[in-house]
Amino acid sequence: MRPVGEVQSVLMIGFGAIGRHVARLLRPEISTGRLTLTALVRDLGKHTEHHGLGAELVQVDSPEDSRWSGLTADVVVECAGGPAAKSFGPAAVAAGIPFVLTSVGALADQSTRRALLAGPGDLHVTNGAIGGLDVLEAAAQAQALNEVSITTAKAPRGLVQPWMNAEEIRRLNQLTPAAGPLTIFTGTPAEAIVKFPANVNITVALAWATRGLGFGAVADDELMEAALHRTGVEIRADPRQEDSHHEITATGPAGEFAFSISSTPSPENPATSGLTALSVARTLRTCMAGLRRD
Ligand SMILES: NC(=O)C1=CN([C@@H]2O[C@H](COP(=O)(O)OP(=O)(O)OC[C@H]3O[C@@H](n4cnc5c(N)ncnc54)[C@H](O)[C@@H]3O)[C@@H](O)[C@H]2O)C=CC1
Ligand SMILES: O=C([O-])CC(=O)C(=O)O
Repeated sequence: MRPVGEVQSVLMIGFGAIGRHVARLLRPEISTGRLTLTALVRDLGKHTEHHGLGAELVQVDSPEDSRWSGLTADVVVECAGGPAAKSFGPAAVAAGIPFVLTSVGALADQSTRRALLAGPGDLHVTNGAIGGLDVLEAAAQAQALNEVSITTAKAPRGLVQPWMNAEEIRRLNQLTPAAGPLTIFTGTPAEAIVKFPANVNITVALAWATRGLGFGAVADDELMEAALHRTGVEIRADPRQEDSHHEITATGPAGEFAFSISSTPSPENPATSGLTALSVARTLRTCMAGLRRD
């Protein structure tokens, strides 16, 4: 991999629900020739119906694949999940290419976090399925937040995990609207992302935004470690829930803040908020504006 500089080219890792939604959102740039989009997929055969979205699809498994080193891009964006973020992210950053992280939970893993912060490529953490983070980041940088917490409520079927036993899965699947929401986890983002890797990237994004003011990668790393253990997380399975619902609260000398986000699910993945792709497209556009040399 090497950076190109002037050409607005985006390399996307993964072309699932979020990746395809982002491609549709970038249509204004793609259709006017201002942007080229290449998406890395693991199996081209599974994407025969996805060629009309303006992306060139390339089969590459990992950064160890020889085809990876032949690729060029101005920005790499990950839309593929934690394992892909942990392998492709450090490779892009080490090659000096800005990297947009969607599977923000990867930042909970210390060695990945250090690699992503090591540069020379810049790390861009998308807000994903939540918002209000500019306010909380501002307050946290002034050391004016004491408590930060997030409660996430989703339809039960999207919360089933491979480690759950048969009884836990049955309980989730048989929840009725009359029973109301069931709290299935309370703890920290550090614990939550291990148990629910594709459901609570937002809790790690909240920790990242409220880590406080660090000067340099070492400080950012240490502040993030503390934030991952300080932020409160509650996950609820709510059978009345069609949308994904997130409640963020924060208090401190800066004031009291509350954000309530109900996002229409992704049309292709009911467990993912549709807002995620919108946020990723915005983060990408911010990166590209920074790269433009006109
Ligand atoms: N920050 C946020 O708010 C959110 C983040 N996410 C993250 O985004 C990820 C993707 O979400 P969806 O698009 O809904 O999932 P999805 O399952 O629809 O799509 C993921 C795609 O990536 C592909 N993939 C996986 N590893 C790959 C690799 N090494 N190379 C190329 N392709 C690879 C899969 O085959 C699949 O097609 C989730 O796993 C989660 O980590 C999801 C929701 C919200
Ligand atoms: O899409 C959402 O509502 C949140 C999500 O899955 C995540 O943060 O991983």
